[in-house]
Amino acid sequence: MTRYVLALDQGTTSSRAVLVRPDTSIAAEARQELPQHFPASGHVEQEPQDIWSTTLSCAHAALNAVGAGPADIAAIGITNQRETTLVWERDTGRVIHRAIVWQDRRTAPDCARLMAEGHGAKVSAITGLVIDPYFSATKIAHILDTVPGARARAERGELAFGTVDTFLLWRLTGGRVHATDATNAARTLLFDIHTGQWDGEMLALFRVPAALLPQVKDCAADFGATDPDLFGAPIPIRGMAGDQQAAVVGQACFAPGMMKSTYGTGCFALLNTGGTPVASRHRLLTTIAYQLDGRRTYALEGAIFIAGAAVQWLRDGLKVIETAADADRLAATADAGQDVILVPAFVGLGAPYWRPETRGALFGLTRATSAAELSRAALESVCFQTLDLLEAMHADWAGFGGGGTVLRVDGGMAASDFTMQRLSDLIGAPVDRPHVREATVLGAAYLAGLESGFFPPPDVFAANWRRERRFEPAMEGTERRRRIGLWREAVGRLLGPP
Ligand SMILES: Nc1ncnc2c1ncn2[C@@H]1O[C@H](COP(=O)(O)OP(=O)(O)O)[C@@H](O)[C@H]1O
Ligand SMILES: O=P(O)(O)OC[C@H](O)CO
Repeated sequence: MTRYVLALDQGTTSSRAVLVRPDTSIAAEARQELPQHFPASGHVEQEPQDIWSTTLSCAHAALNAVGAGPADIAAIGITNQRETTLVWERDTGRVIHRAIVWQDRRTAPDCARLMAEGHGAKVSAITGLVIDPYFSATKIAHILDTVPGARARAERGELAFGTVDTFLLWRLTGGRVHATDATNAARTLLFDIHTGQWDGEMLALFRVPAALLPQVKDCAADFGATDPDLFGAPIPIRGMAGDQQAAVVGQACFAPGMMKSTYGTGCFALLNTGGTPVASRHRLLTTIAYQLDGRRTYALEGAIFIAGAAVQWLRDGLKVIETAADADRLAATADAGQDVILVPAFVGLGAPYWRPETRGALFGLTRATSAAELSRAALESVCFQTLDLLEAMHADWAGFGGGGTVLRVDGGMAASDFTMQRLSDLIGAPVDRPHVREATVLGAAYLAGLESGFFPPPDVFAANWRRERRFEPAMEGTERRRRIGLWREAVGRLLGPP
């Protein structure tokens, strides 16, 4: 009898493996940080071997923690940091360039040129995305253009491209399966989100040979089985989704109008819009929330590049706090008379601004400014950015907010009570934090265990979702408007005239 589903969550700052029981409780968990490399301004890379070895060792550690073997595992579900781009040799599996991470901005000039040539509207219509270095396509072209001989080899079919899900699947199956799922494919700028196919016109525009591409499957599907050498016997792989889409599933946002916001390194708010893709007029992304039985459910997405990363900057860069939790504690003691505002555009600004060249700024500093006001500014910046996204979503889709907006939150930074209260204050709506804050992991597990009946059907799963705490708006209206005005002014000063 299988006892667990094994969820593998390969995130930007850490890899995780979690064993989930049929009642969705967590039996064991292992986590390892992995380094990011910043070789030049705006460049962010990772070693492919770190991505693989941390994932594999976490999987072993989770199994060992409860003495489980392959026979105990019903299936594996993979979820991952999205867009991060790898290209490897099909015959040896050798990766030909370090992974170019989603935050990397090196292809900003290529994107600016494509925009200037007038391709923006067409690209959005087909892919639901904007032309920005964030997505995989220009990263792939960069690798093919800078690694000697790579483009010719790609055209000959000798190389394979994958986002992190595909790379892990390739390694887990011993190089037998080259596949991805619709949610990850939808983040490449190469995928038609309406037809669910790679798009020839986009491949030509971004100069990506079709021979590089993986097969695209549903999120709950047969992705093969692990190489027997890895765990002693094969384990079926049955689930796959990008981490933000997995969190939509884990938070049971199955009905149109429901939304979740995940606060990890970055922040990603996804609003379920049902079976119809909603085109944004406010520079949000249209993406696939999940694809089951060939049917796509769409979402409007707002992507913020710096959320928990601002706390990491306080800890590792400025060294004004020792642990992430210190920021929470200090922010609560900040001087109410100081209006310190951080615009954390460390790697440019994402939605709804999409300004890859912009860099961050702090406003309102005085001699009295201390770590407390900096902490409040860092935490509050995440709330202001979420507010920007929600306002764009309201403007884009009449189906949103009809029954009153409630935001379901998860991710590491959702642990911060200060941030969640301030978020509710600033968006003027309730913020619900679930018992299971590991929504990404839960979603990946759920997808993997769905077909085999290991988990209940979606309606039962949704009914089992439990709130740990609700944060209600408590800030006085005048103060709320004043603070939002300070944020808007700060962003305006940074961006200059439109
Ligand atoms: N108590 C806290 N207060 C504020 N931020 C926190 C807290 N705990 C964790 N974080 C932030 O959450 C992030 C980690 O969240 P996680 O979901 O693990 O991220 P990822 O999946 O991107 O690796 C880190 O950037 C960290 O700074
Ligand atoms: O690793 P996370 O959790 O910050 O998520 C990264 C996103 O998937 C990037 O689009």
